[in-house]
Amino acid sequence: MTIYFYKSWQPYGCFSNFSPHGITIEGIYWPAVEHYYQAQKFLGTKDKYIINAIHNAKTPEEAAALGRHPGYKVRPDWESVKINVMRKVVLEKFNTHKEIREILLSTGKEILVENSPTDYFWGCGASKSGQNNLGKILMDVRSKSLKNLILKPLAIS
Ligand SMILES: Nc1c(N[C@@H]2O[C@H](COP(=O)(O)O)[C@@H](O)[C@H]2O)[nH]c(=O)[nH]c1=O
Repeated sequence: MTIYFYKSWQPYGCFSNFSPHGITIEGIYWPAVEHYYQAQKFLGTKDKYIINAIHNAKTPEEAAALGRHPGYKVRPDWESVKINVMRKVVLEKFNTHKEIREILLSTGKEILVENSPTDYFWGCGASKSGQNNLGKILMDVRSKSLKNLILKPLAIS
C-alpha cells in the first residue's frame, strides 16, 4: 500500500523536510532539511546575505517563506542542482538519526509519496500524478540504508 506523508505532525511526518531533525553539513548545523535546502538556492548570488537569515529561521515554515520570497534572486543553476542538493541533505538526515532510519526501513518496499496538494515536483500534487521527487529520494535512501545494514555484518567477519 502506498504510504503518503506531508506535514511533520501527520503519520510518517519524519519523512517531511520540515521535521525537526537537525543535520551537520560541512561543519555547519542546520535545524531541519528545509533550512539547508532553501539556503542553497542563494549560494554565490547577490542575495547571499539571506542564507544567514534562513539558517537562523525559527521554523522550517519561516525558512521556506524566506527561500520562496520572489524578491530574492535564486542561483542560475538551481534547477539543475536542486535534486542533488536534496539527495545529499536527506541522506545525511537519515544517516544521522537512527530512530527515523528505522521507521524508513520499516516501510519495506512500499511506495512513498509526498502528498503535497500544491507541489508537483517534490510531491504528487492535487491530482496525485506529480513527479514525487522527494518520495523517490526517500526510497533511494531506504535502499542505501538497507544495503548498509546487510553489508555491515559481512564487513566484520
Ligand atoms: N512538507 C512541506 C512542504 N514541502 C516541501 O517544500 C519544499 C519545496 O520548496 P520549494 O522548492 O521552495 O517549492 C520541499 O522541501 C518539499 O518537500 N511544503 C510546505 O509548504 N509545507 C510542508 O509541510
